[in-house]
Amino acid sequence: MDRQDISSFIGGTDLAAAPIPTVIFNLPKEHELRFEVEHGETALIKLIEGNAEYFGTELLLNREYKLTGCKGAVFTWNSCKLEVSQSTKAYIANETPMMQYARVHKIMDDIRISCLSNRESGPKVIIVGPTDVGKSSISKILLGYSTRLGYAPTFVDLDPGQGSITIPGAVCASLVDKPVDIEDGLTNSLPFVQYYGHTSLDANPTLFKALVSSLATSIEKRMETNEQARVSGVIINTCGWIDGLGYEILIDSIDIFKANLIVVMDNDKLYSELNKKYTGAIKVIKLPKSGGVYLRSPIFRKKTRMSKIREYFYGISGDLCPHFTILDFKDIVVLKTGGGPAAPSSALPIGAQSVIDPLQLQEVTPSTDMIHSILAVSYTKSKQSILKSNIAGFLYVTEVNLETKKMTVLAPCPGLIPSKFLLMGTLKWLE
Ligand SMILES: Nc1ncnc2c1ncn2[C@@H]1O[C@H](COP(=O)(O)OP(=O)(O)OP(=O)(O)O)[C@@H](O)[C@H]1O
Repeated sequence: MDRQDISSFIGGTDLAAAPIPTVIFNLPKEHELRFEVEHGETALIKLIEGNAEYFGTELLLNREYKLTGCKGAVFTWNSCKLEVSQSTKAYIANETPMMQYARVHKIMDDIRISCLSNRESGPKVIIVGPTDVGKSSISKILLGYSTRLGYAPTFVDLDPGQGSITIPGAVCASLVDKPVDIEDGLTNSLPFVQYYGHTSLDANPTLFKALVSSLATSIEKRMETNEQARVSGVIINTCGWIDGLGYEILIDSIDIFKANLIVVMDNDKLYSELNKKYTGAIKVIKLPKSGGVYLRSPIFRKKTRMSKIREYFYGISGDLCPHFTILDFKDIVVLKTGGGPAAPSSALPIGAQSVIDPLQLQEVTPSTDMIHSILAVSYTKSKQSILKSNIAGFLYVTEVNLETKKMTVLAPCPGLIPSKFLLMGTLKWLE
């Protein structure tokens, strides 16, 4: 690894008109430029020669990309020249696991070719491993390579702590037919969203599992009726909790989705356990973590979560215009899952503990405790099917007036909400 000297500096005395000073990086074949951009700062990156990709998405020649609050790498298979804003912390790395990652793509492609001649499903890849090993990054790379070949895989995000498809707290799936946008991420896709309402799996593991099952059923149905979806397959990203209950949830997810390719990132113990457990048609592969993967502090993660919610309402570059809407308590039904009343002990066998049903829906009376909460608006027309229904969008509660019995919410668009059923969890947006 070496940090390249500044090879070009553009400046001037007229500060208002001064172009942003840049640095040129020459990347030899199979090298990458790794960089980090703090929240509130912007990096400018332009490909001025050769070919390069950002987590599987090709950079257009001479197009300036603006990136904020992120850490990442631009990789080249051949060689390239990049122009980068001078203030960006960046260095060139010559050792990357990209060749091994590309082999996973090749295995996926072989599965696709073989399933063209039978009725089996295409690759169902699940990426597992501890936190900060590059699971999301390889998911994007595989999506990029698949779409560049004309496939449209379904991407499933089972990490409610991050929110790569929509806001954190959700579990979702989206059909991806073009590489992930370098600046905007996956925001342009039309996802199937279920609201878990929490950022941690241990808040209500039974609910999480129920939502994963519902998601898998919808995807399975789609794959049965849509040839392109069947052959293209599924790429599932998981969260980094791999011990105890986290491991159990992981196994459930692998089984529920009937994964046929398990990619274990950077963990020998998990690889050994899964390799022992899954044999036959299910392939288990171990991959190294890239030396570029950043360890994100809990503060950075929290900031990323909060900025994902801000992006949902205001857009990545602040170009969206959300609306304040007043909702009458009588026109809405706010529900939370897992707060159902405990079964009376007289109804339980002797010695059994009275427990709260984790899937029980409980109506929540609006109160000032709801301020700052993120509520999901369900498409459902009946309370019974709420846990299987798609989410239309999210509302942010800014005010609850107990005298007028009205609450003020921030909504992404004006007008009536599509259903009176709103789901609430523990997710709050604190700017
Ligand atoms: N080669 C690389 N160079 C620079 N940054 C990278 C590289 N690969 C990944 N990163 C960055 O490192 C961070 C962690 O990577 P990623 O999100 O893929 O890990 P993860 O395993 O999915 O994490 P978690 O499960 O904790 O959410 C991200 O900000 C990502 O953009």
